[in-house]
Amino acid sequence: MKILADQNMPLVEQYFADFGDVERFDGRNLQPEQLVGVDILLTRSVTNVDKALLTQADKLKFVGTATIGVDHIDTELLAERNIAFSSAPGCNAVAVAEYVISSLYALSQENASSLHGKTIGIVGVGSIGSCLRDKLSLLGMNVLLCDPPKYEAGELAEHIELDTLLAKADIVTFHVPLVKQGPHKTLHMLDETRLKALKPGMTIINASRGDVIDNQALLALFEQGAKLDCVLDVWENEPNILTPLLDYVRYASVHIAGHTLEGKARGTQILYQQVCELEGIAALKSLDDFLPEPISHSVTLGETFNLDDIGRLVHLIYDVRRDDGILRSKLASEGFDSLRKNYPPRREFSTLSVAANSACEGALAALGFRINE
Ligand SMILES: NC(=O)c1ccc[n+]([C@@H]2O[C@H](COP(=O)([O-])OP(=O)(O)OC[C@H]3O[C@@H](n4cnc5c(N)ncnc54)[C@H](O)[C@@H]3O)[C@@H](O)[C@H]2O)c1
Ligand SMILES: O=C(O)[C@H](O)[C@H](O)COP(=O)(O)O
Repeated sequence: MKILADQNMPLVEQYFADFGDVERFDGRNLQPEQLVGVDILLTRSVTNVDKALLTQADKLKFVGTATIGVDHIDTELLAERNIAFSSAPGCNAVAVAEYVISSLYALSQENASSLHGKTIGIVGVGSIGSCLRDKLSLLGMNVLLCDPPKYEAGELAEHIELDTLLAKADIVTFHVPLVKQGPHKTLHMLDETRLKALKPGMTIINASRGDVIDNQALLALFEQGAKLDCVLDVWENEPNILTPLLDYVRYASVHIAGHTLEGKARGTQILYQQVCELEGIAALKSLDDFLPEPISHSVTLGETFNLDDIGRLVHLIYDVRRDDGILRSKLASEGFDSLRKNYPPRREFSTLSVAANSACEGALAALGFRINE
């Protein structure tokens, strides 16, 4: 079998070599002729898999994207052509939730304001949104949820409309797929009108897709003096982002919210499991076979460590300001895609085992740290 995989997808050789020859491609520049004779195509979010790309795909039987988002894939076309497809649902949900939590603690430190008692609105309550809901509720935040598709399907008990959520929340974080049309369209769901209605001092976090916020309208609002704390991991028109926005955004990153080693590796593993199923063989390889040792294993917290100190522990594992610094210092010289490709290793909270006092144990466990018995 011939397997064609994005050059930035980790562990493909380790997982797939038993199936056949693995060749790599540049995700933004895959050409139709490269698909001649290919059985399995493994992509990330930067490759549009559409009619034009598949014109010469004569043997393709499986397309996999090691991502949660599928807005770059024409799934109807794949179904029509009887090509099996899988994304990697949930693969980096924990990583994105940890990106948001790291941002919240960084803002709370820099603004000298506690997260306790703050109201956060989560827009999109799927894998990421529900993971965040569970963690933030245990940190003493009031959580509001907005997810019309889930609510209408009877899968979500609480739900408030987006405009009500925006009016009530101190912080709003977006975790929706990019949907370009229809009743639950998310393209520019934060448009000029909604942006203008935001209360001064609000925090807006977008780690979903750049097009969910109208970036030009956001820039215009900032230029008119709006006071918002904005955290952007995703941008309209990546990799050619609207750089003047950087002057106003508190933390900015190059679409890496999901890029923990675990999150990326889980994406490859899920596709491996799908291909094993397609081929009718047992999936024997697992993530633990491949992940490196974390740089720190365990920490013992003193009796005086309290809930207000949790941010320091979060930032020991991941501080979003590292990634903000990388973007600001290197975007002009290296470019957006190169910064993504060379993203420094980042681990998840679960790599740290914590001996904690009883006052903090519950909150730390909820955040995902391992608690020493
Ligand atoms: N920045 C990153 O690195 C990164 C990483 C992973 C995922 N993402 C993005 O985040 C998105 C969400 O990921 P997920 O795993 O939670 O997906 P998911 O499919 O599990 O959940 C998405 C939720 O959004 C809801 N939704 C759809 N339209 C909506 C609307 N108009 N208003 C409110 N809710 C709506 C859906 O009903 C669903 O519950 C992905 O589609 C992807 O685009 C970004
Ligand atoms: O949808 C996703 O899973 C994320 O946006 C994903 O982390 C994007 O990263 P990429 O595939 O471009 O490396």
